Amino acid sequence: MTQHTPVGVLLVNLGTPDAPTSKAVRTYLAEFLHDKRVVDLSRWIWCPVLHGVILRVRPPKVAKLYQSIWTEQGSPLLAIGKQQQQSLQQKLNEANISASVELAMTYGNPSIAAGMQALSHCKKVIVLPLYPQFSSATTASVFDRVARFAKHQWVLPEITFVRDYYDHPLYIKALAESVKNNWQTNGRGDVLLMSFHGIPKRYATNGDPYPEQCEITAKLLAEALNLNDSEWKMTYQSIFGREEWLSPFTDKTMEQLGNQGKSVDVICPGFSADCLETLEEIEEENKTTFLNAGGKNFNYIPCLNNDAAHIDALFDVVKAKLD
Ligand SMILES: C=CC1=C(C)c2cc3[nH]c(cc4nc(cc5[nH]c(cc1n2)c(C)c5CCC(=O)O)C(CCC(=O)O)=C4C)c(C)c3C=C
Ligand SMILES: [Fe+2]
Ligand SMILES: [Fe+2]
Repeated sequence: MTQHTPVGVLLVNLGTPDAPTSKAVRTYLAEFLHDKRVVDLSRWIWCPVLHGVILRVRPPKVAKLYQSIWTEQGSPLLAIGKQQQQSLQQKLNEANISASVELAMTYGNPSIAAGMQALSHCKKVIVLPLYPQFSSATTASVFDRVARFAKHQWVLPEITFVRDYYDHPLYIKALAESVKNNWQTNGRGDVLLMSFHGIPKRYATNGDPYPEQCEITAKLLAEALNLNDSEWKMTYQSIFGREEWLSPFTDKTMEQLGNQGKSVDVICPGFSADCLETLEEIEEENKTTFLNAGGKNFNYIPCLNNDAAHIDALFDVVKAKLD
């Protein structure tokens, strides 16, 4: 039953296919890769490449990768998102804050329009993109979709956006606790590798603050763990297309560390939930690269997901927007 609370919270993550099939992946990629925030090339150049090559070749390949991480609850990104929604709702209830939390995805389902509609009884809506570091390719796309929804409404709530939380003390604390807990259970490697999703270098040159924010997150986490410079590295993963992306690359660094016979702990601080890019690309592909190169021990530290410390951080981010 809909609760008529004065405040709504819309948690938003990237999106994921409805099923691990070629057809569903094609539908998802078509929506995602048509967004100019994600690929900003002229449509005259991009659409022939997208329709003629990418949407024919990529879906069957990527569907197989999704099959390797799919769960009984569906795509990990969506299943974890639902847990985060429930936990944040519970935390707000416990704090006697009358607010309704909805989960939405920028691409695919549940859509931002459906989430905003479900919160249409609210006087105020706090939109919280689940990206700690701002990027035009991710956070700004959420803003675009909310604005697109608003364009068709007679009545609007007060809408507040969270731009980023890359240096929020509770976010850094949650990451540090997660690493320490993992070390206690699995032992500690020689190097902590912090891998962030990449973007084309040109986006950063044009003013996207994403790399600076990633660097600050990484430094704050290293400081919280008392690591010296030789004990940690930050890299960028998930390169797509032919132009130059942010570096150093995760896979190349993994190969170098493997060549040196090191053991490595890997964390992906920019992902608030485990997904294809962490569970398949890091925990499967990069692990293989590292071990094949001669690496000793590979330990993947899961994303903050539904950790209590993560929900505490999200709660604090929301609370700051309530006053
Ligand atoms: C085409 C360019 C891409 C940019 C720029 C980009 C930026 C970016 N993405 C995330 C987070 C996620 N990306 C995910 C999947 C994914 N990303 C791209 C491309 C770009 N991302 C593609 C084509 C895909 C789909 C898979 C594939 O075909 O390889 C996901 C995982 C979704 C899931 O279902 O699990 C996330 C999360 C960030 C944070 C970011 C820039 C900061
Ligand atoms: Fe097109
Ligand atoms: Fe991506």
